[in-house]
Parts: sequence; C-alpha cells; structure tokens
Amino acid sequence: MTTTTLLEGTGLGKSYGGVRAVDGVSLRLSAGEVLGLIGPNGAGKTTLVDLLDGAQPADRGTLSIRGRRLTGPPSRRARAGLARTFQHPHLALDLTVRENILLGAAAPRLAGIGGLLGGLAAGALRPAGSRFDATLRQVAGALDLGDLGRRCGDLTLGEQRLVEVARAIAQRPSVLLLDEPFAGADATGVAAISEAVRAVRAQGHGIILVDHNVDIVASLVDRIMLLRSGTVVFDGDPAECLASPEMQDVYFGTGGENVVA
Ligand SMILES: Nc1ncnc2c1ncn2[C@@H]1O[C@H](COP(=O)(O)OP(=O)(O)OP(=O)(O)O)[C@@H](O)[C@H]1O
Repeated sequence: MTTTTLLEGTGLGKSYGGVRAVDGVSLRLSAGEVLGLIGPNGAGKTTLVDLLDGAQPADRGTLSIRGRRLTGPPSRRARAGLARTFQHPHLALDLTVRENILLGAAAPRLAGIGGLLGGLAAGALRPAGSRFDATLRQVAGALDLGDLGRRCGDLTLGEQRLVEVARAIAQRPSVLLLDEPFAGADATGVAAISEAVRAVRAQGHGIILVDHNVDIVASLVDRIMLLRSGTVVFDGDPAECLASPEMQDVYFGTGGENVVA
C-alpha cells in the first residue's frame, strides 16, 4: 500500500538565546495518520508546532506540505492546508461560538487579522445557506457545542478548547495541529475531541496531537514521537514507546526535564 506524505520536515531547529528548544527534528506525517508528540515540560513540543505553522520562524531546516515547500506566516500556511489550535486558546472572546467557527472556515481566504476583521465587516461571515453553514452544523454537531450564540468569553476553558478545535476543523485542513486539546476538558470534552480526531483521520487528513495525557494520546495515535530537550528520542509504535527504556528514562530517570504536568 502506498502512503501519501502530507507533511515533511527535515532538520528543524530553533534556539531561544542559549536554549535549543528544537534541535534538528525531522518528521513525516502521512495521509490518514495521527502522530502523537509527547515529552516533559520544556521538551520543545509547542516550539515544534510553532515551527510547523509559522508562528515562529525556524533557524534551520526545511518543511513541505504535499511535496511543496512550506514557508511564511501562519496565514500563508493556512492557505496551504495547515490549521492549529493553541495551548492557550486564541479565540475572539467577544464573538459568539458561531462567529469564531466561521472565522476559522473563512481564515484561509482572509489573510491575517486585518483580512479577518475586514471579512467580518464585509459580511463574509454571514453566509446564510452557503457551504459555511453546512460546515458549521457538521463541526458544531460533532463536537456537541450546544448553543452557538454564546459569547466565547462566557465559556469555560474546556468549552473554549472545543470551540478552537471546531474552528480549526472548519478550515478543512489537510494537516491539523492540536496543541494540548485535552487540557481542562472534562470527560465529555475528551470524548468529543477524541471522536473529532478519529473523524478527521477517517477523511484521510493528517493530525499531530500534542498532549501530556500519555494514555489518551496512545489510544488515539498511529505513531508517537517522544521529545526530550528538543530532540527526538523515540519515534514509533505507541505501545512500544510506552514500554521503551527511553520513555522510562525521560519521565522517571534522572537528569531529565520536569516530570509530566
Ligand atoms: N518564546 C520563548 N522565549 C524563550 N524561550 C522559550 C520560548 N518558547 C519556548 N522557550 C523555551 O524553549 C524550551 C522548549 O519550550 P516548549 O514550550 O516548546 O516546550 P514544551 O515541550 O511545549 O513544554 P510544555 O509541555 O511545558 O508546554 C523551554 O526551555 C522553553 O523555556
């Protein structure tokens, strides 16, 4: 069986002052694959996601999506098929759930915050009867978001995470980057996000899932990359990763970063 490579990074690196946050990481994500990214606090997981979506420029390394070089700011990468969620949700808190999700659906067409605000003012997010409404109903229904007219600032952190996942999925990305989507989510939220991950995967898209809950990650992913001090120390089968000496060493050995949060 041939697999289509969606995302490929080679020798990615990023330093902050003297700290090598990401130190020569190479990765490959195939169509219909969920890749788990785990590691203790400070291992470089979020920085790696930042390098993938362009939130931070890489010091070195190359990145491609569907065989095409992927460069530039997040807005350009969104148009190329990448969407992400953040460790701390980046929602427009004064807007409703519906408006935030529709912003996501429109994001690849509307470059940058200026474009998004312009699109909002121009009515791009009032597409009654358009495919946006179909997207909205589909995504919101799958994630069980409840009343879409609620202001996002009035939601719990767990609910905000669900909205952010919905917004990212509404972009219909070929690669979805989820940074700690389960943090602060209750059991219902965990189940909803897990279901969304399976649905996106079943559509042949790729997902990179970062989370500290190793058991949930292992139950959802096809492969795990274990990071330590910015480098990959294990890349392979989830069950093998959990049982590996590298895993023991990273989380329970001496000389590592902080223990898992
Ligand atoms: N903007 C920044 N400026 C300076 N140092 C940073 C910055 N972002 C990350 N770092 C440092 O880079 C290293 C990797 O951090 P990163 O947040 O990527 O790790 P992480 O694995 O996502 O950790 P956590 O699980 O706690 O979120 C850490 O030493 C961190 O202090």
